[in-house]
Amino acid sequence: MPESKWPLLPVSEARRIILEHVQPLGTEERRFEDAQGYVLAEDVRAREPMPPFPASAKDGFAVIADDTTEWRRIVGDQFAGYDANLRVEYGTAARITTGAPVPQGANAVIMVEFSEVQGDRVRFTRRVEPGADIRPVGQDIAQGQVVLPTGTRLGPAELGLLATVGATRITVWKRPRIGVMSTGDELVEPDETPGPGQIRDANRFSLMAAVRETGAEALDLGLAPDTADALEAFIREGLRACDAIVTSGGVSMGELDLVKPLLERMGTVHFGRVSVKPGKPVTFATVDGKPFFAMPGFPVSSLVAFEIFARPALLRMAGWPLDAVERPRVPVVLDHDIRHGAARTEYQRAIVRFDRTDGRFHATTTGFQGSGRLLSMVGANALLELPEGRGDFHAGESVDALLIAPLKTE
Ligand SMILES: Nc1nc2c(c(=O)[nH]1)N[C@H]1C(S)=C(S)[C@@H](COP(=O)(O)OP(=O)(O)OC[C@H]3O[C@@H](n4cnc5c(N)ncnc54)[C@H](O)[C@@H]3O)O[C@H]1N2
Ligand code: MOO
Repeated sequence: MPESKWPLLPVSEARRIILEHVQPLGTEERRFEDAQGYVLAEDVRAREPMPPFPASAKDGFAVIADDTTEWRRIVGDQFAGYDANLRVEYGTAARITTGAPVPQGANAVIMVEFSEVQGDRVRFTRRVEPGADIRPVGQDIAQGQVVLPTGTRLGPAELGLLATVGATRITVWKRPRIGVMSTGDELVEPDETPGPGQIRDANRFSLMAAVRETGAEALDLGLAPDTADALEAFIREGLRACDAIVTSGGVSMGELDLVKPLLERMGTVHFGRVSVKPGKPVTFATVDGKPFFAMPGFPVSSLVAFEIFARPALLRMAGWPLDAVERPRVPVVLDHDIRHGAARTEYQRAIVRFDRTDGRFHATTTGFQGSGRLLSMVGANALLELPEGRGDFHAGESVDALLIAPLKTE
């Protein structure tokens, strides 16, 4: 009986090998507005404190806290955005708005709700402590503070902080460009009507979307036919334009499963099989120094294998710190029995929700877990990790779940 020549590696070993062979691509300077989703490659410091001056936190009056004068004279208006050069003394107050610099002499702000104005006089229905409703210099950001350390992924709050500290040009890790290709003569484009024995290509589109979800750029390398020469030409073309390649199909034992032998000729195959379900024939190579992820053809196998093996690598290439590339892992209680073969580590697609009554996460699978049934991925927010070495699981048992999308709430 023909046997695959490729040893079956444990999942952890395969992932370790991949992460050993990928590194961040290099850095570039970008305008901060164009850096959303990028990872900082430098510490960003605040040159000035925030707030840069003692600022009012409320609309009202700047006062001296222990002033006991009943009717105080209003010395002027200090609105936000300029310095009115006012001075507050005993017996006086200055009108002030939120965000305005607190005038000299004042040490507290009283909200307008607690004031009564008559002409140029004001009295207050409430006393305040010194410092009330004044944001001291540096309350939010100290001068010289590292506000964003290297390795930070830039999202909404981070872009706002870069703007705040005036870091308009920053050094970030380059975003990887990932080529995605489907292989298989049975495949046609989504707008075509499949002929006898043909099906529409799904994987190129799901894998490009999965690539984009990591923040990387996805390049469509098309549908490669099942001949070694044509496939090689497609791959060479892809390698010229991309930092890494993701393919699907053609990695198992069929006569036309050409990808592994071709990769052996073109570069180094680091592994050709993993003890994982779905995704057993997943293959990882380097060609011209570039990572090459060859996913199995079944649509679920390709997406799950991408999630487990390619995604951490793509994040690493984009500059994510090694300890940040994994999905959150939480223990979940199974709401029903699950059949599981002991031979491979299995990743079952599931919906995980938090149950307020027992304070635990609960998991329900998305139904039939066939490698071709993409519907088992639809709506799933978790992959249940069923370890190799033991069989079926029972309702009420706890297993680890990798969270791949937001949790359901109930
Ligand atoms: N004799 C053996 N046969 C198979 C083994 C094995 O160990 N021995 N492994 C099985 C496992 S596990 C998997 S997973 C598949 C993976 O095979 P390939 O990577 O070679 O994939 P293909 O044969 O090309 O396709 C499998 C299946 O998926 C469909 N497909 C392929 N590409 C696409 C696409 N882009 N969009 C939608 N559907 C696609 C294809 O038509 C096949 O039905 O091998 C088992 N076989
Ligand atoms: O590993 Mo294959 O992905 O079982 O279907």
